[in-house]
Amino acid sequence: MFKLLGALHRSWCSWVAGKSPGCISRIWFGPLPKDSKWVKPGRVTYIEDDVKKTADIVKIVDGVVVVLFNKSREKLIFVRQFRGSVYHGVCSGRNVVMSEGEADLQQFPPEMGITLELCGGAVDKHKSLLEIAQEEVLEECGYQVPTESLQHVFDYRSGVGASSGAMTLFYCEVCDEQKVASGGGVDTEVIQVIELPVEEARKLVQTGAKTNGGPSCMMGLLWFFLHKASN
Ligand SMILES: Nc1ncnc2c1ncn2[C@@H]1O[C@H](COP(=O)(O)OP(=O)(O)O[C@H]2O[C@H](CO)[C@@H](O)[C@H](O)[C@H]2O)[C@@H](O)[C@H]1O
Repeated sequence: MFKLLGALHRSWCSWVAGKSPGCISRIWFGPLPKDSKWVKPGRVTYIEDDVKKTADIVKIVDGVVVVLFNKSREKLIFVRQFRGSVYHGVCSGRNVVMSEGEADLQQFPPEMGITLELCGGAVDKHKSLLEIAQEEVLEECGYQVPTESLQHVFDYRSGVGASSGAMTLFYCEVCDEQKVASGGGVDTEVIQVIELPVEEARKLVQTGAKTNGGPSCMMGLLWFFLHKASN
């Protein structure tokens, strides 16, 4: 299977263009520096029924996620990108020890860490959630939308076992006229924009297709099919 994935990786690297996921030539693992801007590990201790208990936790950055629907072409919009956390999780399996050193890209091709996700991003600036969602729609997917077109769907928490980021899900309908850029992210971000017909996207939740994209993507899609395309 890994040989097949390796071949897929090579062919995938040869057909991507522009800001499609880039060719990853090396991956290695190491411990978390204390000054990480993105995650902060810690321990919560509490007494429950007179028993002292602990929870080892990771504080992560809160996020926004947008179910983006292009009404002009009846397509749902997704982003594809390499996620180090997913890559590490997939190739380390159930091993709870943090892997260290060089990853074997033949055995574990980089596309094992590629996700299909809804547009979204970190709440890492002093802006409203609506403004952050609006920015992500433009930066990642290339659509210029007014904040009024972002419908707040619900708030939830991502992962409750060890991390618990506050997430906010929005729904936004766009049309072709609002596509002002190709998207693909900013700075060194390498994000591929994928537009799927509704019925193709429905298969992702019907069959539980593995998108690596995490529960936010599945939950956003389930909401869409329940409230916007229920037949
Ligand atoms: N863990 C990480 N390590 C190093 N650099 C990182 C990083 N997370 C983000 N970045 C950097 O920040 C840039 C912008 O990220 P985004 O705003 O798109 O958030 P992202 O969805 O990646 O993850 C963020 O937003 C999601 C919600 O979508 C949160 O759940 C998640 O904790 C948060 O990191 C990335 O290109 C990367 O350079």
